[in-house]
Amino acid sequence: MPLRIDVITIFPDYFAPLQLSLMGKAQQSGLVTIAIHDLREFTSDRHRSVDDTPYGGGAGMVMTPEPWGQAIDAVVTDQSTLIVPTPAGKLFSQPVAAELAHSTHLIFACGRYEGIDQRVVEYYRPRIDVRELSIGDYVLAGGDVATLAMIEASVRLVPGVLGNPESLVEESHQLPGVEYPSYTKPPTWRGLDVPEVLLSGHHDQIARWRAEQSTIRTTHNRPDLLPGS
Ligand SMILES: Nc1cc(-c2ccc3ccn(Cc4ccccc4)c3c2)n[nH]1
Repeated sequence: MPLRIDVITIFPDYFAPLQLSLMGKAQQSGLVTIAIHDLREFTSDRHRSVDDTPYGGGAGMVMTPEPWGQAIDAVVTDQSTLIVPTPAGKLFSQPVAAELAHSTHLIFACGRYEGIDQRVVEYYRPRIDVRELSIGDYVLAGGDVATLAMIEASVRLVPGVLGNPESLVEESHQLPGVEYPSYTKPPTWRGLDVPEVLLSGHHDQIARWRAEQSTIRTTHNRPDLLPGS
């Protein structure tokens, strides 16, 4: 059963990159189908408007619920998961990507302005799985880039998409923490040598060195990922 993804956005062109590289191949392989929908196709006024002023005052505009209701109704099934990127959401992570990779149907609602009228989430929550997700503690101008990131992170985990599942196995056995540093040819580059141990062929020493490097890097860059932190 291929994974189907429907993206609803006012900037369909943001998703052209999904036709390239790994994501493009995943679609050609039939493992994943991705459809992009322009929210403005679901408006009914002459100006194809999608936003209005916020109740309660405040800066900016809010996206009106009706075009979203029309657009989501056009693609939703009882198997759908509705994903709404938002700075206020739960944090997207590798475990969440793995969950999404095993879904049947994902609908991404890419908001803009100050976000989408909350009643859209409220309306679908009793009907289907709805997930408000953030990709990190920084504010983007809309949900499109967040959606691209979540699609890429999830689709690469769909069985069969990655050429060498080996890299997924290594990734999944990753010690808590960050990756060790990687090197390739040439053995010396601008006077800098590849760490000797990596050229030694001693696989147990290499594994030990990589584990040490991972710990050093995690301690320096991401102490929050250290065990017991
Ligand atoms: N991790 C993450 C997600 C987002 C995100 C997602 C969807 C939207 C829709 C509109 N905006 C802009 C916005 C600016 C300020 C306050 C609220 C919304 C969005 C930002 N930013 N950062």
